Amino acid sequence: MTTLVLLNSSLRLDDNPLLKAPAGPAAAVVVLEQQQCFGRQYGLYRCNLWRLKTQLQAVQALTEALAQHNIGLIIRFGDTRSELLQLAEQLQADRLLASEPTAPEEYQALRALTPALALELQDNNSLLGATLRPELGRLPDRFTQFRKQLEPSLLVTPPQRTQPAGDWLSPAAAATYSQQVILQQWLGNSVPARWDETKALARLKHFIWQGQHILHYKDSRNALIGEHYASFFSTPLSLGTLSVRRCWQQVEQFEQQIEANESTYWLKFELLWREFFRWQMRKYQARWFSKTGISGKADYTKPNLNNSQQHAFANWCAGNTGVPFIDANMRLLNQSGLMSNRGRQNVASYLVHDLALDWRLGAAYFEQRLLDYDVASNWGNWAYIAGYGNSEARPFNPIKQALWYDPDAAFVRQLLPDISGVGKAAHRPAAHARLLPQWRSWLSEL
Ligand SMILES: Cc1cc2nc3c(=O)[nH]c(=O)nc-3n(C[C@H](O)[C@H](O)[C@H](O)COP(=O)(O)OP(=O)(O)OC[C@H]3O[C@@H](n4cnc5c(N)ncnc54)[C@H](O)[C@@H]3O)c2cc1C
Repeated sequence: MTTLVLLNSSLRLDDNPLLKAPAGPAAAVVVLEQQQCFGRQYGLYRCNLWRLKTQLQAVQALTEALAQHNIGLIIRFGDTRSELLQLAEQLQADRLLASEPTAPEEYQALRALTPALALELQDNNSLLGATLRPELGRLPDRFTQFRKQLEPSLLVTPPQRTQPAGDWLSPAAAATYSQQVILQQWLGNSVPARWDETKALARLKHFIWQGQHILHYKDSRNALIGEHYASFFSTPLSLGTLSVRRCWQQVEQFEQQIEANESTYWLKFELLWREFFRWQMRKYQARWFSKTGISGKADYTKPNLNNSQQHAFANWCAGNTGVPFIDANMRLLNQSGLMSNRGRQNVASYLVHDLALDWRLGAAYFEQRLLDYDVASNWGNWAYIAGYGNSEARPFNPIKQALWYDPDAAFVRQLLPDISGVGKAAHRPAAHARLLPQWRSWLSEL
């Protein structure tokens, strides 16, 4: 009998144990889940064409890379469970091997395949896979506790150079089961790939070794725009074109061979934040989508906005709140699919605390727009700032933050060319802009 090997969120050859020879014949598959591509939540699309294309480019690159090893990749689009069951019947498969997800909907889809298929999950996208796997019941709910427990003895499993081997369905045979046409229809020929495996590994090499930007990471990571102030590993990590164990290993090798400083440590510190949210998502599952997050009584009622709130939400999404620092960050997100961590914290706080809107709407809008959308990092960070996750509420003063992180207003002026204010005055909010009363005294600084 055949093994189906599902490569969703592991769209790479490097450090991909799913590609090690499974016992007996095997077929490599990617399923583009219809709900995640075209579904809606709270009236918002869950994805946009840009992220979809980025994902398809990564799938296309993987198809080509696997073909070099005479391995075919079957591409399907639809409901994951139905697609895999149909394929299992066509190929007489009795086993499914897949990367372990974090999202409850993905676990559900995979578990629903049993008993038709024997399911084996491998955690290929976490630092704490295999023997380091934490016990969810005892997982600390505070990051500092989580990190302090881990750090003294953290030996991340080294990444492996995958040498695909085994009895795989060939590219020609895979094509007969594949909806490959999706790639041509949705991608066309014109779009250059941005985050496929080759680009991801090149970025890793450049950020750490060639440019040695890692040496200033702690000082530059709070910048708002630029190419090297932070790693930009998030998109390939979320697509699975980059292995987090490879990132960790490269940082440690750099520390051993070139230099270890606060910045090199801080990159690992941030990767531990990612890790924390992954395990938190697995621990509390659907609770992350409750209005009350992981605190209090679960409340899955949908956000319900009156007219004025709808207006405020639409303005926030479009970058029209009247607070330049917030608007510039939102316009950057809408234009590029990305936003700095500093920007994300501020716009999230503004939606939750200044506009007093349901945090889940902000998380849903980020889900739609972000190129690096990751279910655990996104919903975990949003709940964190709203005070329904792993922290008390964290309101940010957008005026103070603007003055600190964009002192000469170069960032807001770049994104909002109509701004006329000079120097700090460029940060002055419009008369109609909403601000929490406690921030208003800061207006005199502008
Ligand atoms: C409201 C909000 C929503 C967010 N949504 C996402 C999301 O959907 N996907 C996503 O990958 N990150 C998300 N983040 C976390 C963080 O903003 C991004 O990971 C980071 O900005 C990506 O840029 P980078 O790769 O250059 O990060 P770097 O600063 O270079 O950090 C290196 C890596 O560490 C991890 N990391 C850094 N900060 C965080 C963090 N706060 N939480 C979790 N992991 C972190 C990421 O994997 C990142 O690639 C969100 C943060 C906030 C405040």
